[in-house]
Amino acid sequence: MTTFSDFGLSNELEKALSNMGFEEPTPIQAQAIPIGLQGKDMIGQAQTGTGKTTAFGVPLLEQVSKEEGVQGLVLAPTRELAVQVAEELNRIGQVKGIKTLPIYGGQDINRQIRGLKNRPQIIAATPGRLIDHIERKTIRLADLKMVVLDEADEMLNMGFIEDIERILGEIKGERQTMLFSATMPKRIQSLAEKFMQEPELVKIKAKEMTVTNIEQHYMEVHEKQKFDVLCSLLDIQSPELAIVFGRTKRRVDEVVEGLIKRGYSAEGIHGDIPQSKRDQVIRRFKEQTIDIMVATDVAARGLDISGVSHVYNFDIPQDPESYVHRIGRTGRAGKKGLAVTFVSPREIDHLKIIENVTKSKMAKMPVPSIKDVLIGNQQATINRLMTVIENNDHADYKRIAESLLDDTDSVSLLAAALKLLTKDPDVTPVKLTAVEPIRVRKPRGDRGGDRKRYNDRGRDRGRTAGGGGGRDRRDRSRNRTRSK
Ligand SMILES: Nc1ncnc2c1ncn2[C@@H]1O[C@H](COP(=O)(O)OP(=O)(O)OP(=O)(O)O)[C@@H](O)[C@H]1O
Ligand SMILES: [Mg+2]
Repeated sequence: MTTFSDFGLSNELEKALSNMGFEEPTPIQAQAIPIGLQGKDMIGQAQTGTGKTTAFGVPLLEQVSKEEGVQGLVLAPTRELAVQVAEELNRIGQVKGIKTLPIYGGQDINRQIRGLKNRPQIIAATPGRLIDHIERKTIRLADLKMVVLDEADEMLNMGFIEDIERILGEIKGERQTMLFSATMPKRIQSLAEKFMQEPELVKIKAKEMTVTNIEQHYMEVHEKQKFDVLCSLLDIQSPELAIVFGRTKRRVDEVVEGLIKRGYSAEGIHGDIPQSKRDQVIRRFKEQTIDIMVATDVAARGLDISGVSHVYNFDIPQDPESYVHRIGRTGRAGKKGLAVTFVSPREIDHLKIIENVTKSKMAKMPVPSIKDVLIGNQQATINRLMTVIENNDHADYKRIAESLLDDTDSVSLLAAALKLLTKDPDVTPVKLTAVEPIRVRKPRGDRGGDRKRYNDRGRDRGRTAGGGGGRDRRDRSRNRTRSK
């Protein structure tokens, strides 16, 4: 078995990893760290939640020196992910005195310029804002030695590729390039090789693209039933933390509004929500002040929030990769998770394609009945009751209970208390704007052959769609207009 000491790391990094509670490297770390430390280019692929950040983080942190300027760069597709990567690299790097600065759209650029004065050795950035800094000459990449594209397939996809080319073009000397993701479609992999020199392919083989400790289900529901079914599931399954994915920004807003109307604590995150609010939602979700986060695909990739026990695909994702990443927000670092995907009857073919590409099977789950919800709510009451007893929080009520028992039998009393404590299914009317089902477009003469053709990614980047929302490309144009 490989241990972290086998890598011959500096004492500081070894200590930092043990401080983080990492006892042994995960498979991707065991394979990728030695290759990364040799300075080689690499494409690292391993399932969601299996520690890819540390797999590229350790080679980065070990190879930078404290004295020089910016030497390492991690590019990520969303602002939240850039922040999260910076946090993890700072946690590991601090013992060695290596600083990582997050650079992302929606945050005051002057604050970032001040941060740069602290001479970080590594930058974790979204591409658009990084280009703003390059143009303002506040960041110089000429001496950069190492670049990581986290969520590499997404970064080399349509929306980002020009920015990536532009950024890599800034680096003058030799560079080590490392690409990481849980998914790597073939066409993207060939494209990626253009940016690398004889890359090593480090792929942790698994039968399925999805993680086995995530229980996967689908439920056939009509568009109009979706909201009530979601509420039923929330009542029955009582998730610790849940992420609900919707297809568009409007969808996210409407689901949040509906959930709040029915008494759930939910907030939304998508590309049109101001960054300060997005940060607040993530913070409140992590602290469990809210327990449901409704999101577009902007939250599908990379986010590592412990306690996410359930993922609900309120709308089936556009493509199989998105499915893998969305459900991968649960079942991380060996924990268990549960994912339920709503499929309207006309989307069944699309579901089958997702299953085929990801090589995973979703078990059909029946639509819950009112009775199931009632039983779920009763169980929740019983759990609450038992917790009170376990914690001995009921001592003050014992005398009054005894006196009540003088006149009423114990079963009736307890039954009445249970009834009072149990939530009735909330039927406050909630109406959502209908979303068109995703249909498999069968190219002429090529039944379902080329995934890209049915996979209408263009819509993802559209004005109303959520996928591209909050991506840095658009932030840049907004910033430019504002800065006039
Ligand atoms: N060696 C380790 N031992 C225990 N826990 C670890 C180890 N390495 C990483 N982790 C933890 O596992 C979790 C998932 O790690 P990380 O976010 O890097 O996954 P990932 O592979 O990048 O997933 P995704 O594909 O979703 O981005 C984190 O909470 C991290 O702290
Ligand atoms: Mg990751």
